Amino acid sequence: MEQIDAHKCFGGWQRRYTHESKVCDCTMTFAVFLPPQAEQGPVPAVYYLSGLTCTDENFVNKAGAQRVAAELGLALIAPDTSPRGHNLPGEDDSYDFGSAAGFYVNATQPPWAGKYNMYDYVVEELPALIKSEFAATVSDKASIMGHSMGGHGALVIGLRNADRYASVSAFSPIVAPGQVPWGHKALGGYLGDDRAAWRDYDATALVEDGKRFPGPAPLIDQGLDDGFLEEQLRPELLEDAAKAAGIEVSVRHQPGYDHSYFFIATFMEDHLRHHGKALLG
Ligand SMILES: N[C@@H](CCC(=O)N[C@@H](CSC=O)C(=O)NCC(=O)O)C(=O)O
Repeated sequence: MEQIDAHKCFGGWQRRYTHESKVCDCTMTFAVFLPPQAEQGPVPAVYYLSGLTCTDENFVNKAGAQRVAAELGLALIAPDTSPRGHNLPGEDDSYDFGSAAGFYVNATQPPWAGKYNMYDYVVEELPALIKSEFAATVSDKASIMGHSMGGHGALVIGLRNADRYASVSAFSPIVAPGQVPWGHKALGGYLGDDRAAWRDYDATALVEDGKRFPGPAPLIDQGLDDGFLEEQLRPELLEDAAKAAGIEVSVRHQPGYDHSYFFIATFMEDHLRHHGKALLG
């Protein structure tokens, strides 16, 4: 692991690293914010999964999360959104597939299989690296959140790993990739045409299939002026599935807000306090 950037921030440190990833078969980049409390001993972590077109840097530079994380004593861990540099055919042809669009799945289809394994990267490899390299500053306790494609990733990873995360939240998530164009393209490309295989990466289908969120009801914020709301995000599909399953999901419909980091920054404090309560009591 190599540190490639570091800035003191709200009494803590915003750092950036590269490392060799086995599961993605390439060099990966991620960011870590360590609050001042980490100097006294390990603090819990909140993982943030970004959306289409992002790197680890969008969240770090635009979400405004560090001030509250420093107040609460939470580490923030932001991975990249896909493997990089494989030069696979079609990898850089569109914003919603390939580079910066890993969709937090383990690909089974050539040429993506064996490389586009962002699910295993986020759930297994990155936490193992954090455990080995940050043992003095970051504890095993973790929560997860994300935006759009990353909101989908956070909901799916939380539902499939309820024992590993204390809480889940999302900003404008793709709640049912099996039912929207972004998801059809990504899940079809990475997993193939058998839609049964898509259900493992679809929060709405996972709830229908009996999976349950860890901790408190997941907090979801959705801007009502979001240009992707009706075609790609469709939060009502998860709300309906949760209602049918008899589980609580806290979806807040925010008038006037769009899909941007201005929206995310507005409600970031609420999300960090949601996770802080679950992680710190
Ligand atoms: N075609 C658009 C879409 C890009 C976009 O809106 N990306 C969002 C995430 S969308 C779902 O995953 C984003 O977070 N962008 C980065 C940012 O800093 O705002 C385009 O290419 O503009």
